[in-house]
Amino acid sequence: MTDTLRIGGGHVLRPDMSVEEADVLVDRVSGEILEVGDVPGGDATLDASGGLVMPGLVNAHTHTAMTLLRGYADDKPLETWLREDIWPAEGELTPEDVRAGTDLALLEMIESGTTGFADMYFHMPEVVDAVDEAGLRARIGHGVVTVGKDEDEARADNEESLEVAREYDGAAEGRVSTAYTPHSLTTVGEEFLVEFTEEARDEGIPLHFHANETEDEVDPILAQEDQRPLAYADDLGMLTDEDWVAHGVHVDDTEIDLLAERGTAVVHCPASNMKLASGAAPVQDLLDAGVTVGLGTDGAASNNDLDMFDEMRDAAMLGKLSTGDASAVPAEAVVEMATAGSADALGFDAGRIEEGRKADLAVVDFETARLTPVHDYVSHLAYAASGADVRHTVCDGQVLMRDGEVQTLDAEAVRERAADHAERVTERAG
Ligand SMILES: N[C@@H](CCSC[C@H]1O[C@@H](n2cnc3c(=O)[nH]cnc32)[C@H](O)[C@@H]1O)C(=O)O
Ligand SMILES: [Zn+2]
Repeated sequence: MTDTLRIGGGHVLRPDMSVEEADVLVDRVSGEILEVGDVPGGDATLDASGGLVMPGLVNAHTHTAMTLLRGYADDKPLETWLREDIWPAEGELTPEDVRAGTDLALLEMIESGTTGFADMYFHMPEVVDAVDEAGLRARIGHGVVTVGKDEDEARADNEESLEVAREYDGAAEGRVSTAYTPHSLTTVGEEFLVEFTEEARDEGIPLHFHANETEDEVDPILAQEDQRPLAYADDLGMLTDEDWVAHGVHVDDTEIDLLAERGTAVVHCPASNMKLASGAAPVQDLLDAGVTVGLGTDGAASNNDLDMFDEMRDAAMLGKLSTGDASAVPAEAVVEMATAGSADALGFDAGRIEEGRKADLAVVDFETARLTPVHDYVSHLAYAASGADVRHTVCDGQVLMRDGEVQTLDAEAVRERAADHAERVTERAG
């Protein structure tokens, strides 16, 4: 028996960034794209007329429940921001809070055409349940910090990260996959990085961590180890083609070559890097070297939204401003980063509209003032569109949003619950 969904009457963005008039036929049982072209029929339909069917956006580095702390503390650099505001508030987060914040994040993602993401946070069973119900695709990990913890606590945090990775890989009918997620090279002790990376490798669990985000993260490693952070990470066995690092702002040429050689992906987070004044990642150099580059918003508290259209524009703008070269990080590059690049970084068989790929899709409505006229669809995705222009969102062949109405979550209830939890968290954090 076939059970198909036809997304018809519009234009389609192909993997080579060309755009053609076509329909997309999806198998709702396998969740895969069956055909792209002039396709009649379909058991169900989504109207794409006046719109562009594009791969669903993939937010390859975020901390989902940080939506509760959106606007809670702004205008500070990373270290101060984490230590003075964020970590004390996160210390108050209960599993119920994380669930409420995650639901809010997933709602925002679905509304803005994001179909997949990587999360590094805690109380991960709640995140898995939320993803299961909302219908997105995610690679999740329990974030580990060992600085300021005694040996037993530090060990337990690492054990929990591996335990979560083992238990939830393949959850939500395969839409959830996992990673071991040490926070960074300076917030997790070397002995733990060595021991638990080795365990993760033995079990085929990839790594996701923050790297070279600020100078403050690079200098202590240079001083203590007399080597660059990524050379240090490589010595600890932390760079393989299954892994990805967030940020990669302060990487030198030797580190760029190392990333290319190892096949480790970098997830660029331009808004967070600008807001925390961390710096500008050498994105064009990374791309030129053949490094897989994905795109992420980072947590909502350092962005302050999860709109990947904003992120594409920020990536392009920052890429040009920081190099003084208007041709750097062009429109096609940021659209590719937010789709195929991010999907590749996370190991999702998505990010490209072609037969056999996962049907993770967004339909952008081009019949709006800000997207008129259409000289170039890809240009509009990078420079003019916003998450608010998304009409339908589909993940794994299921319709998560139809005509702007989210199908899998009660938008109003999610917003109210999140606002309520956020208020109570900030009261407790004082
Ligand atoms: N189990 C850890 C939590 C680690 S989750 C990942 C952490 O990354 C933090 N985070 C968010 N954005 C950034 C960033 O840009 N750089 C580094 N850390 C961040 C976030 O607030 C969260 O605490 C603990 O006990 O503290
Ligand atoms: Zn982060």
